[in-house]
Amino acid sequence: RYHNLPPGPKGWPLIGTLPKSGQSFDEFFSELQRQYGDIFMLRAGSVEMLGLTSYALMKEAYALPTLQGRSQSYTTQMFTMFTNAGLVFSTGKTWVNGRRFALKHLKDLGMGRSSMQTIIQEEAEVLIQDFAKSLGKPMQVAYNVNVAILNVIWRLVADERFDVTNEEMQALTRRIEDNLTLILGPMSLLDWFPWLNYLPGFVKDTFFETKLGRENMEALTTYLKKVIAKHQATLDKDNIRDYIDRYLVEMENQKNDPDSTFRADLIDLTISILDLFAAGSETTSSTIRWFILYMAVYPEVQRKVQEHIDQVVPEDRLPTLQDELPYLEAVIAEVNRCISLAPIIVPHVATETTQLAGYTIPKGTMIMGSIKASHMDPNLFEEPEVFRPERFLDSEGKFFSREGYMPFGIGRRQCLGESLARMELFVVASSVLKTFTISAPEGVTLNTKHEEPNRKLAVLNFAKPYEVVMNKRV
Ligand code: HEM
Repeated sequence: RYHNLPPGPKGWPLIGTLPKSGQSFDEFFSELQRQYGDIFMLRAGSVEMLGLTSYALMKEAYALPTLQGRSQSYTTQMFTMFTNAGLVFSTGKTWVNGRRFALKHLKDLGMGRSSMQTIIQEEAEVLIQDFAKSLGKPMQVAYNVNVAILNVIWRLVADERFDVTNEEMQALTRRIEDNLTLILGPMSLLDWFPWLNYLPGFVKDTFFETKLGRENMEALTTYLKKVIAKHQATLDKDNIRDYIDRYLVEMENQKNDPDSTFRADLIDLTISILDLFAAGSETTSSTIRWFILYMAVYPEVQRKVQEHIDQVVPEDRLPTLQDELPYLEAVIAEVNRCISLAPIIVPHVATETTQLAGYTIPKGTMIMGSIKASHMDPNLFEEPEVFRPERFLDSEGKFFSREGYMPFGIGRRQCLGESLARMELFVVASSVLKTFTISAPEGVTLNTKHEEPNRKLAVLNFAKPYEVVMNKRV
């Protein structure tokens, strides 16, 4: 129906063009980029998909108001319990209102502000004490990191924190990781071939792992509903404690508005706080795990960060955001670039037919921008395969963010928690390196590449499991 579509493979009848088995979307996209350039269109099953692999094109595309929808596909909507609610996977008015509310109230509660520092420092200290229990011994940097990071956002959202060894919380964060892995497995066939959704439930449960996904969602939402019920029972409008309280008050204020997206059945609140729980913990925790691995693999970089910390931070306290540590900032940015934690931006959808770079993008097209392609673009990052933090420093040694650096996405749906994540990464990374020297266990050579033969693909580039030794610095 359209004449001016971007170039791309014709694909097989019915099947279209799909990634090869075991191939991640960013690998698939770099293959297509080599054939068709930085903008291409393909059909995966019955889904029309636009691939973008250059920073300039992503900058243009993600600024357009008509490219901000989210998919109604099985895997996307599973995360909303098929309600289009919440922050990450919602579309239209629900997303606009939810995002505005979340940005305003998380900021009022301290996100991105210096008051947040105390909370992050407290959690960093607890984590350090936990690491110290395994001093000098090989240890896996495990789900204690997830709980410490979860605590930061959870104190804003629900005014509570957990012990880093809390097994219930560790298990819940693992369920999120599981679902982010499940959706690139057989379950993704339900997205590409929507007619499969009409199969009986037990068939889907068996062949497409929908049961596991549902059980994970049920466990997470059951926990969150209990938290919300506790808030409802103790709500005091003169003493508002957290994000949940603020949402309940807003819901009450809008109760007579038939267009309100603050739904009385509490599903929007449940999914919104699940989104903050998941997006606010899994991402930053994984990045910290990667950071620790990189420091073990690049001891000379680690030493240089520690020298800077020693010059700037007094011996008797942990680093704060006020301490100027540009080399550390450069190391964190370079880790973010090399890992591309979210290799592909969470898929957007064209809500209207849109013109982009001289091409027509039909309504309903899924928009898939590759953060990894930008981070690995040799025109933007010389020798992109090389881990070189100095590329983020100017001639005076000051940190600067380079064109093409986009770990948090770009445009209107850019990560809502970026300011919080950056604070967390700085405080936790600097506190860990001030306290410990990290190394590979004796006789082990660590590397930063994924080499497990049966590696499962996930939407986020999780760090592979590894062991390091932490020794107290004297
Ligand atoms: C290193 C840490 C993090 C990384 C790399 C990261 C990355 C991203 C990316 C790539 C997106 C998709 C943007 C898009 O769809 O256009 C996103 C969205 C989002 N992030 Fe993060 N994120 C991180 C931490 C956080 C934290 C700490 C929070 C908690 C407040 C958070 C909350 C969100 C939310 C709610 C969205 C959905 C925004 C929307 O759809 O409007 N993220 N993030």
